[in-house]
Amino acid sequence: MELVGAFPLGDFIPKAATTTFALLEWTMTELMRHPECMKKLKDEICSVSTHKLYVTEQEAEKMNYLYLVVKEALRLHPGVPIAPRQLSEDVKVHGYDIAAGTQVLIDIWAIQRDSLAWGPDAEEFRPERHLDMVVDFQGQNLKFFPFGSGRRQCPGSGYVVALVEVTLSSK
Ligand code: HEM
Repeated sequence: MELVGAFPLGDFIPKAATTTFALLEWTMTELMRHPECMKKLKDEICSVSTHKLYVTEQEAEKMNYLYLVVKEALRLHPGVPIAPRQLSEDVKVHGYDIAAGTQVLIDIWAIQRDSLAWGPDAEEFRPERHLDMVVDFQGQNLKFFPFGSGRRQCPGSGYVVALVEVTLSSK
């Protein structure tokens, strides 16, 4: 099924700053709920960073566990939970005919918590699950695409991940 063209985004896509703060808050929430992850992350920050109060972007890039933590927070709490699209041609999906021009909503939130894709612990915050998965933020794998996929995917993803990583790991 080829999906092209988005709706006018205004009504659907929350503001960039809101989604970024939401990601920061959800990541901190999950770390408080999971002290073992918090400890692992603190150990990594102390072992990599040479500064006392802040972490540089170059240092954050070396923190592998930090990356897994942010990825897992984006899996469970995608700031933009649905991606709107309009069908460019008639398609049949699971026996249903859908006409060209139909507007559809792709439920990123539900897909990223689907136990068929993520296993029985899909609802659990477990950053280590991403160790076995070579899936980045580019929307190539449709079980993990917090920044959307294709031509209309989020142009702010690199900035957001760097910003959240540096903010989270600094005092
Ligand atoms: C955690 C933070 C963010 C999340 C989860 C997020 C997610 C998304 C998603 C899912 C889309 C729709 C993609 C699609 O339809 O395939 C989108 C679109 C967009 N995002 Fe973000 N975003 C975030 C932050 C930002 C930031 C910080 C900026 C700008 C600096 C930004 C700029 C945009 C723009 C301009 C679009 C529309 C792209 C287009 O329609 O061609 N986003 N974002």
